[in-house]
Amino acid sequence: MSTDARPRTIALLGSTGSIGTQAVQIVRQHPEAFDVVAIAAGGRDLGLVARQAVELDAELVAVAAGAEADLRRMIDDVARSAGRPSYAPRIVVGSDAATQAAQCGADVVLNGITGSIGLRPTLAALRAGSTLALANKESLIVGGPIVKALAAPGQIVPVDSEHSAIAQCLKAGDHDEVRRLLVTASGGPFRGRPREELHDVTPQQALAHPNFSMGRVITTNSATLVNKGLEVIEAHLLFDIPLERIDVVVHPQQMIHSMVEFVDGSTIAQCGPPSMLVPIALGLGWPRHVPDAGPRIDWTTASSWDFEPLDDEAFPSVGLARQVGSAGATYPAVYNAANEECVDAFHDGRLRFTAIVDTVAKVVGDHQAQAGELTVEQVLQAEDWARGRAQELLAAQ
Ligand SMILES: NC(=O)C1=CN([C@@H]2O[C@H](COP(=O)(O)OP(=O)(O)OC[C@H]3O[C@@H](n4cnc5c(N)ncnc54)[C@H](OP(=O)(O)O)[C@@H]3O)[C@@H](O)[C@H]2O)C=CC1
Ligand SMILES: CC(=O)[C@@H](O)[C@H](O)COP(=O)(O)O
Ligand SMILES: [Mn+2]
Repeated sequence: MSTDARPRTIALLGSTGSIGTQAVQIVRQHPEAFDVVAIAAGGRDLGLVARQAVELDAELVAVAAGAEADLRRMIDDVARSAGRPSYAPRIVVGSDAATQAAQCGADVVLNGITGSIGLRPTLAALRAGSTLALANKESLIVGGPIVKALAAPGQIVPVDSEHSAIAQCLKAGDHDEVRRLLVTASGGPFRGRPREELHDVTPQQALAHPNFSMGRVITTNSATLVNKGLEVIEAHLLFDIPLERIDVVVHPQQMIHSMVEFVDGSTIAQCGPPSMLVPIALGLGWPRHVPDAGPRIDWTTASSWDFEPLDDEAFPSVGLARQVGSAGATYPAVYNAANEECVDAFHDGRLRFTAIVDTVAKVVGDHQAQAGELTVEQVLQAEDWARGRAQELLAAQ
């Protein structure tokens, strides 16, 4: 499919996760178009890392945690079984391993790491001049102006399904012709339930996303609608549209992945059955569509699609995200870091579902951002502070 003379080289960050493993599927399907040269993971499943390294013939294998000797032994075992005993990639272990993979000079760095820990790899990929296929929305949101200042026009290609959709819809007109962006939301597993019914929902219920199989953090964020709050800020940063011209529309079937309304009243939507394969493939192959990347809509079967307004009372997370997005500075980083702490606490049984966003709101309310230009150090300091403040509130409840 590629018009490039040779396959694009890819660094795959978060290779063992939901985004990462689906990216491997795309690469497996299109070896003529994509060549994975580096993979990075947290290190929770070294066996999978070893299997991916051998299958993809990666030159660099990076993990945040784990023993290098164990990973080397596993890679050796898999390589021997695969009839390639001489395969010996460079292995990097440690907290900056993903950053090293990000700066390897690949044509495309797909950042599929979860959480704001993805910030340094995002910055490294941009500094290295790679195209950044961005699933890790947190790094853009917390880094905000720092990430934007580093990125050349078109260097960041969104992989988040809504933003991939908007990027495609925006091809229909110029920036000054856009009236508003419409970010669609599934509404999560608790759509339609009033706030008083949400206090005691369980982690298992929160993880039952209606349409997508994703990692724990984003799935929980879909249930609280924090994901949609993050996505509104993400859209604002990616497309330079003011927050007040970005609306959220609940669309339970998630067949429309987002829309752009133009000044003449025309709305362009991007549709497809809910699947991340298409946005991931488009992120790797941008601006070219990858043949047969994902499922297609069957227009011969009767079906209907629904749309509803967002219930801001049951789900105050989007309104809060608009506030932090408009305050800028370290406020989005504080919102995200406090949320990451609260999601863990919810899954550990230390926090009720509705207290996730209530606690995030308290932490945001207590935050005092420093004046002046935002720096990475300020972001990291604010995140530390937010995590600590969230833990104090959790301990005091
Ligand atoms: N899944 C989806 O459909 C979508 C995801 N996204 C976004 O994509 C990102 C990834 O989500 P998802 O794939 O669901 O998450 P997962 O939890 O499934 O995967 C996260 C991946 O990141 C790796 N990782 C964690 N910490 C580090 C680290 N320090 N260095 C390197 N790798 C690390 C994990 O490895 P390990 O398991 O070893 O820790 C794992 O491979 C998130 O930002 C999410 O919001 C956006 C749209 C859709
Ligand atoms: C697939 C994807 O991009 C996720 O961010 C997804 O959008 C989650 O859906 P909701 O947050 O709308 O439930
Ligand atoms: Mn999304």
